[in-house]
Amino acid sequence: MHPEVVAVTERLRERSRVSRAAYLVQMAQAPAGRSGLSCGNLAHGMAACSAQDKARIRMIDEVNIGMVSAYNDMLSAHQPYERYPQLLRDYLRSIGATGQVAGGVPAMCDGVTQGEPGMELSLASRDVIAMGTAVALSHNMFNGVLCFGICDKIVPGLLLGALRFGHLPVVFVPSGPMPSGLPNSEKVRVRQLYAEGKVDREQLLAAESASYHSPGTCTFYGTANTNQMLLEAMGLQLPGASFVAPDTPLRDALSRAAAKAAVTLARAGEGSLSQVLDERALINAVVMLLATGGSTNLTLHLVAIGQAAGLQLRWEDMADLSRVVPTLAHIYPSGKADINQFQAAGGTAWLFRELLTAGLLHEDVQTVAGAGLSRYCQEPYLHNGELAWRDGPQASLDSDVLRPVSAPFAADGGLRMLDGELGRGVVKVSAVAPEHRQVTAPCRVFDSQEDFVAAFQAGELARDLVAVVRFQGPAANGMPELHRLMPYLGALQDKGHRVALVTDGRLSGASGKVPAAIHLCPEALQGGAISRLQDGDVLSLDADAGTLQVQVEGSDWQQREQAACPQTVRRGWGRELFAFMRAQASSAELGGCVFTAGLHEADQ
Ligand SMILES: O=C(O)[C@H](O)[C@@H](O)[C@H](O)[C@H](O)COP(=O)(O)O
Ligand code: SF4
Repeated sequence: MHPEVVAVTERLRERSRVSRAAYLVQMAQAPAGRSGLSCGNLAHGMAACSAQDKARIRMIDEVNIGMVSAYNDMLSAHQPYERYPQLLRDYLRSIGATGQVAGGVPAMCDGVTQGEPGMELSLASRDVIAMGTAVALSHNMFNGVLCFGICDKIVPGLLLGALRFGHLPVVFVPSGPMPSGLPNSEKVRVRQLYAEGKVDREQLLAAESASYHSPGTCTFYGTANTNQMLLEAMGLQLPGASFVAPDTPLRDALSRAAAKAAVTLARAGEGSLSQVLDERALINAVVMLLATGGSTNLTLHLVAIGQAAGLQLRWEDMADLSRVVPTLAHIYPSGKADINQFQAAGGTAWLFRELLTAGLLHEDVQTVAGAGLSRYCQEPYLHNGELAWRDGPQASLDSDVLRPVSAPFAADGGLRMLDGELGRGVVKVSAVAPEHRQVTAPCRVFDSQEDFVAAFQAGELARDLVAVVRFQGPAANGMPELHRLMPYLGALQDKGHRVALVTDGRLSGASGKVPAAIHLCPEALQGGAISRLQDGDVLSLDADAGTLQVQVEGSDWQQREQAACPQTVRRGWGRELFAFMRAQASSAELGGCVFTAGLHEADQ
């Protein structure tokens, strides 16, 4: 094992000693399941079942699997889940078990709400999904869990909720990426032309619809596909299951195998979620995030997930690992290839082999596929119609997409952690061309995305520019993604201006190209130094070095007033229902979560 990976893991284990012990004690005291229910409870729980299923559910030692589903027609990635309950209920019956939908959880498509007020509910929806998962599993009818979820906040939310039932085995069941459509770089080119008024709405819609065109996950390497990669790294999804196309025989075989895995683990009393997701699994997720240039949103979600498991992960852990984990994959926005081309180039099987061989991943872990992460060096296929696994390719099949540890795209991971006058934040380096990573320019300060767009459209921004967009943190407006600003900033960059974004908000996993210092803590609404910036202040962002400096005289800077938040009341699109969550959310550095702080403080 690489000494730095060992050291960071040990530091995490030590930092988490009390909270992890408290978590494991709670999991050991978990409810007994169906045997603890009254006859009335049980009768209600199986009232709608067939006689055959009722007979089996009554047998307390038989396995009943609870399915938590994030199906809806809004997310192309989740639309295939519509038929999963029936498919897997029938399969579970065929192997002597039963399955019930324990509950549904909401799921937001960030692509539909991107740039809209609805995006202000996005981060909070993760915590709502966590609570919905707890509501589903609180029926206490189950010996194991299947989670149907892929996208941005849904996997983190399902995991946050399921971790409170960590005494059960939990297997995530993906649906797979849609076939490749219009290349992402072409889609972005048309968007920039539209932002500049050079193509009309009809042409833009044609490009967008050629990119997003059928059921399945969007094929850029955003938060959804990063979630998939990290679920495998944590051993919570079957090996190589992530990027197999939806609605295909192999996909269905993998979904059945996930159900079988949950039953096998439940029958053996092994592989509970609390055993699988330990500090090694969490560190494996961080390593995979870094090696693949994954979504910056996972710097929020992994911290929250860790806390729900009693593990106190910090940004400094990610920063320290980023210095030793090489970037092995270039998938859009960090490269031109999409997730289908990644899989064709060698995919997860090759990536796991490279990272395990280099000692960058913990191999000695529990997974839903059994002990040891080496299983994930294999890829699934159908042999005479039956699901089988074989070793992945011995070498990358496309060095523009996947490179070995011996010759990586970059010697370190794609993430930098900032710590300076404007607080602490995150910079994703891997998606920014080297020539654009240093920007020193006067800033222009905006308190909303709309103000930024208006200034661009008024022609006020055509210069070297650090765009500061503040009051975008969890407490201010729910920390929406500011991805809609990218076409405008990209157009300025393409014109030769040196541009950067500085914000206490966040970006999409699909955001790239423009250097951005994001997740700044403390946020403006809570007195963060970003609230003291004024138009014309010169800021210097060095994404490579991970530094963000304010070139303002010290005395002047200290005497600066904090700007007041222009709009503290967020109404419409249901935002008023989430006011209490904005008031309780932790800082971005602690995951921007409403319930993780103090989850495992020792009982008073
Ligand atoms: O974090 C993410 O990966 C994004 O939230 C992603 O899920 C979102 O849908 C993108 O905004 C879509 O990309 P476009 O908006 O560029 O289509
Ligand atoms: S990847 Fe993003 S845009 Fe695509 S379905 Fe998921 S949430 Fe929606």
